Amino acid sequence: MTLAFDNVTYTYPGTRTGVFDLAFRIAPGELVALVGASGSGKTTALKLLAGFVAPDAGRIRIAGEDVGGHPAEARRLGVVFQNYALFPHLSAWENVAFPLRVRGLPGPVRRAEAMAMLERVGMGARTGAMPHQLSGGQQQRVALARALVFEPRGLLLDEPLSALDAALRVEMRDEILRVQREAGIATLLVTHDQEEALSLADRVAVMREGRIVQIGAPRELYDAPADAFVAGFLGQSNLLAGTVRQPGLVETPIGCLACDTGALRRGETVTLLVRPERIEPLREPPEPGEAGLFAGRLTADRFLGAVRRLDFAVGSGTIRLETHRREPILGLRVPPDAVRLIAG
Ligand SMILES: Nc1ncnc2c1ncn2[C@@H]1O[C@H](COP(=O)(O)OP(=O)(O)OP(=O)(O)O)[C@@H](O)[C@H]1O
Repeated sequence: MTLAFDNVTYTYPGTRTGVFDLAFRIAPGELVALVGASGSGKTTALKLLAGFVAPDAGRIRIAGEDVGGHPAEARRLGVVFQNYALFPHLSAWENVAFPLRVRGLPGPVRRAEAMAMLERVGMGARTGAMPHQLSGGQQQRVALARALVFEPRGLLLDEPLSALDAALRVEMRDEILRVQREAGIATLLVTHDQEEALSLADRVAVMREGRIVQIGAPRELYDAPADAFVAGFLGQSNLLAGTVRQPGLVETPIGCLACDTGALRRGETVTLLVRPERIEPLREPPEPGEAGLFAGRLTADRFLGAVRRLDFAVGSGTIRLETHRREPILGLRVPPDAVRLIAG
């Protein structure tokens, strides 16, 4: 079933903060991630969909129906929060069976369905365990099973993995995606973690001050961010202020860069985005004046395992590159097709 925000605005009483004119839909089986700085309105959007707060303007629709007047429990959405919120005095299967009890299903059916759902999330061997006997990742699986057991019309995930350690987070990402795909359910994920958003979501919406600045497929946002804010928010980026010198050539603090300047005219100012992994490391210092090649002074060299992240002082600017190479890097090349013009 489709979940939809139709031009939804909500401000907290007595304040000017909230969310403004949210307009997007989540198709059945689709996962949309909301990302943005702390306070940008992600959780507020989720609360509107869940029915914890009601819009001041616009409509929330589930499967086409305006659910504005429906209380949270009548919306039939599965919700998973960061802190699992399992009932401590109920075993894993009793936790999962709880929503079925609320809905009045008979005991044997509740038990059978809870067991089957725990099996699906990889917890078939621990159905009788109490929450305190389970690890964080296992508790989160139980919470996911509880959110899905009553065949909800949509799934809402609010920072579901942020309490887990890094390795478990990556494992649980795959798990969530598998279960969500199997259930074919429209899902809204709120996360701080850009890698989580990029790897899980069909579409990512970047929020800023209560508004969606850009929404699109992860690759689209990464490769063609609408502006410097989105570029800086998703992944590492070099943002260079530039002035068009002639068609195809922009002057920047690190020197002149060749790139597609489109319809821009000489003298116009632009912001250039160059992703660090698109810059080519050179093992030999370049000859002075060679176009697109730069010598620089290494100011930081961070070993991150799979890659090294290097900062170079070049001209009056700095530039960051990422490489898997281990040898000394004595210069860099900025290929013209690695440079993208964006709004400042
Ligand atoms: N109950 C409330 N009363 C008044 N203002 C609130 C309330 N809850 C949130 N806000 C404000 O609304 C704005 C959006 O908050 P929200 O919790 O949606 O942000 P968020 O993007 O989820 O942040 P975080 O990543 O820190 O959870 C913030 O400025 C916040 O201070």
